[in-house]
Amino acid sequence: MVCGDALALGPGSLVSVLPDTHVGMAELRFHELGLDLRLVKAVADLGWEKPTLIQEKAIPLGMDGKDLLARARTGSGKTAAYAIPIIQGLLQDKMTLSEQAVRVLILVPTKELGHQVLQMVRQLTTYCARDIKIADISGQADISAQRPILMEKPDIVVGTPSRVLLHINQKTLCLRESLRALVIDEADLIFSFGFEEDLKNLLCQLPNIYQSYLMSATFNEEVKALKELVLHNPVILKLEESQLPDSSQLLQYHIRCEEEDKFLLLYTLLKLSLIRGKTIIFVNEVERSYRLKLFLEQFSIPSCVLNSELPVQSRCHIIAQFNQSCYDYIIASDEHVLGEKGKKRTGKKRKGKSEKGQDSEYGVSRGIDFHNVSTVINFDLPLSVDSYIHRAGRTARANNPGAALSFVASSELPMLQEIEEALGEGGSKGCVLRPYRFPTEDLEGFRYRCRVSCVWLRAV
Ligand SMILES: Nc1ncnc2c1ncn2[C@@H]1O[C@H](COP(=O)(O)OP(=O)(O)OP(=O)(O)O)[C@@H](O)[C@H]1O
Repeated sequence: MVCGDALALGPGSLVSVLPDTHVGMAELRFHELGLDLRLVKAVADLGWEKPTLIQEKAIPLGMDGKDLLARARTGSGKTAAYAIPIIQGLLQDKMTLSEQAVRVLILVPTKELGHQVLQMVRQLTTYCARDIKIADISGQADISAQRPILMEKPDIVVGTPSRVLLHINQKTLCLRESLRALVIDEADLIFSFGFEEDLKNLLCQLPNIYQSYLMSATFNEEVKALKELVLHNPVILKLEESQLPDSSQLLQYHIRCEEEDKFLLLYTLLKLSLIRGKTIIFVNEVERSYRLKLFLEQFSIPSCVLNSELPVQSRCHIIAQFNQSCYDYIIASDEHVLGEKGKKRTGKKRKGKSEKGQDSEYGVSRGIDFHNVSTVINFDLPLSVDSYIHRAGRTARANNPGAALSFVASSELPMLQEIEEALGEGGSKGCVLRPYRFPTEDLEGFRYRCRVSCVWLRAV
C-alpha cells in the first residue's frame, strides 16, 4: 500500500457472505487446512475440534496472502482466524529467512485486548515458541522498559496505535523494511477510541507492500474508512447472521425496575439462585461499581470490580482471576469508553489518563474473552445499541449458551426500544428482550431485608 492513498474496493474484490449456522462451525477440521503440525497440535490442546466458520474461510485466504476484511459476531473466534494464518506464514518464512525482525504488527484499541491477543498467540505457538517471539507493548506504562524487549525484534508486536507510533518515533521500532502483515483487531473501535491520527501517521512508516487484516464485529463508518486506508483489493468475509446468537444459544430478558429497586432486585436474583454461574454485571459509572460491590458485600456476596481507574496490571489480573473462577461476579463499568451517549470521539489524540484518572485505553465490553460467563446483567442499560451488543457478547461465546438480563428503569425505556428495534431489524431470530418473570412468589422477605440494607447503605 502506498502511504496516503485512499484505495477503493477494487473490482476484483470478493464479498463472501457466509450462511449463519449457529456460531458457524465449519465442515473442515484444522488438520485439513494445510497447517504446520505444531499449530495443529496447539489447537488440539485448546480443545477446539473444528474451526469456526469465520476461521475456516479466513485461514486459507490469509495463508494465500489476501487482504481480508472479516466481520463476524462477538465470540466467533476472530482472533485465531487471523493469528493462525499469520503464525503459519511466519513458520514458513523462518525456513528461508534467518534474520530476526518484526514481521507482524497487531493493532488493538485497548490494553486488555493486547494482553489477550498475546495470550492467544502464545497458546497457538506453544510448540514453536522458540521460533516465534511475540511482545505486547500495549500494557506497560513505562516506554523505556519496553526498549530491551523491542531490541530483540520479536516476530509479532501487539500494541495500541499510539504506543506503536511512540516507539517508531523514538526509533525503538522500525517496520519499514521488515513488516509482512498488519492486523487491526476490533477495527470498529480504532477510530472511535481516538486513534485516527496516530494510525494515519503510523501507516506512513510501513513498507509499500504488506498483507492486511481488518477484524470487526460490526461494520460501521469507521471500518469503511479504515478499509479505504489500509486494504488493497480485499476479500470481504461477512457472516450473514444476527449480531448476537439466536435464542437457542443466548436468552435475552429485561426486567422493568426503577432505579431505587435495582440493588434489591440484583440481591434477590442472586440469593434465590435465579442467576447461577459466572456473571458480569455492567454499570455505567465507576462510582456505581464500587457502590454495588459494597452493597453485595453486606450480604456476603463476594465480587470484584473492573473499571478504568484501576492500573492495567490489576485489570488484567482481575480478568485472569475471573477466568480461573476465583470470583463468580465481576462488576464492570464501561460506558466512558464510548463517550457521551455512545458517540464517537473524533480526531483528537487521547491521553493516557483522563482528569478523573481513567485510562483511555481501557475496554472490557469490547473483545475481552471472559471464560464461561453464564449471564451478563445490564444493571444499567448501556447508552447505545453497539454497547448492548458487545456487553451481551461477553456470554454465549463460541458454542456456549448464555443469558443477558437488563434492568430497565422508566428513563431507560427509550433505549430499550432502540435496542429491540435494532436487533429485530437485522432479521435476528428471537433477539427481542423478553420480559423476565420471577418463578417464585416469596419475594417479600427478600424485599424487606434489602430495603433495610439499602437504607443502611444510604446512611453510610
Ligand atoms: N474453533 C474453535 N472452537 C472452539 N472454541 C473456539 C474456537 N476458536 C475460538 N474459540 C474460543 O472462542 C472464544 C471467542 O474467541 P475470540 O475472542 O477470538 O472471539 P472474537 O470473535 O474475537 O470475539 P469479540 O468480537 O468479542 O472480540 C474464545 O474463548 C476462544 O478460545
